[in-house]
Amino acid sequence: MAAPGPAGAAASPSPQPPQLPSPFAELVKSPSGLEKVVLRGSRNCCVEVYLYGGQVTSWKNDNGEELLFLSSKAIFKPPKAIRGGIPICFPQFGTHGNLEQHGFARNRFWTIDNDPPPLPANPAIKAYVDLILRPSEEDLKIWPHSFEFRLRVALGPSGDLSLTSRIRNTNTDGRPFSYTFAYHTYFSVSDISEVRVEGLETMDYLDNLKAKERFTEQGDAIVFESEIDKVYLAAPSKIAIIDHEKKKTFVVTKEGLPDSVVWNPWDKKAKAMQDFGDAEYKNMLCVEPASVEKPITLKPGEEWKGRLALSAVPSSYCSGQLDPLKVLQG
Ligand SMILES: O=P(O)(O)OC[C@H]1O[C@H](O)[C@H](O)[C@@H](O)[C@@H]1O
Repeated sequence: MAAPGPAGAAASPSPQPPQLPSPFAELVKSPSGLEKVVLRGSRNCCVEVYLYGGQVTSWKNDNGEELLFLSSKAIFKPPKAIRGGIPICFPQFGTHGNLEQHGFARNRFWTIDNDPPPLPANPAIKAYVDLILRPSEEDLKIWPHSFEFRLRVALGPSGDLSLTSRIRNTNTDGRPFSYTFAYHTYFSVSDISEVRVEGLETMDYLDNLKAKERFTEQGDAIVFESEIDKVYLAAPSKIAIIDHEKKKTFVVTKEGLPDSVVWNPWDKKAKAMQDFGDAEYKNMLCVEPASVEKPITLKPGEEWKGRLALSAVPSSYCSGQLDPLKVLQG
C-alpha cells in the first residue's frame, strides 16, 4: 500500500507530460499557453511544432539561425491561424471551395500520435514527432467526412526538415471525398528584392490576382517587384529559392504535390493584415507545395501521402558561379 501523504492532503502525483518516442523531442508549453514539440538536432539545429494547427513555426540551422518567417505580430490564440512557419491547408486551399479560407486543419488542435502506422524506416532520423487530426462533431457539420490525418515532422542529421502527411478516408458510409491541400511554407529571406526562385520558369499558373486566370510564365527565374499570388501548375519536384544577400539557397522538394503556390502580399496587403507587420513582406516569401488545380479524391480506406523536404545550402549565386541546374538536380 502507498504511504499516506501529509495530513489532510491526498498524495496526488504531479501530471507527467506525455512521453514522446524520440528522445530528441520534447513537449513544452509556450508563453502563449499553447503546447509545442521541440525537436533537437546537432549543435543549434532545432524545429518547433505547435499542436495548434500541427504547425511548424521555427526551423533553425546549426548556427541557430532561423530559416522560416514568423510574423512579429502572429497571434497565438484560436481561432486565428498562426501567421508564419508552415500552416497546413486542408481540406481546402484558399477559396477553392465553400469552407473558410485554407480549410480548418490550421486552426484545430492536433494530438500526439505515439503509435502511427510505420513509414519507410530512416535510421538517420532521430528527432521526429507524429501528430494526428481527426474531425470533431463540429467539423463533421461543415465537412461531413471522416478522416485521419497523420503528420510526421522530422529533423534530419544534416538539419533538413521534412513533413510527411498521410490522409485516410475513414468514412463508413462508402462515400469518397475530395480535397485540396498545401504546405503554406513561409521562408525567411534577407530582402525580397534580392531573391529569385528557380524551377518555375515557363510553367503555367493560375493568377489569384486576376480571378484565377491561366497564364504561362515567361523568361527567366522569378524575381519580385510587387505583390504576387500565383498557383504554378504541374511544377517540378525541386524548386530553389536563392537569397543573394544571405548567400543561401533553400531547396524545396515535394512529392505527391503537383502544384506550387508563390505568394508575397507586398506593402498594401501587408498593411491590411492585422497579424503581419507593415514592412515584413520584405523579409518573407511563401513557396507552397500544393495540390490545388486537381482535387485529390479518396475512396473509403484509401490513403494519400504528400511530402515536403526542405534544406538550406550555401550558395554563391551572387558571384555568378552557381549552376541553377546543379541546385535543382542535386
Ligand atoms: O491570410 P491567409 O488566409 O493566411 O492567406 C494568405 C495567402 O495564402 C495563399 O498564399 C493564397 O494564395 C493567398 O491568396 C492568401 O492571401
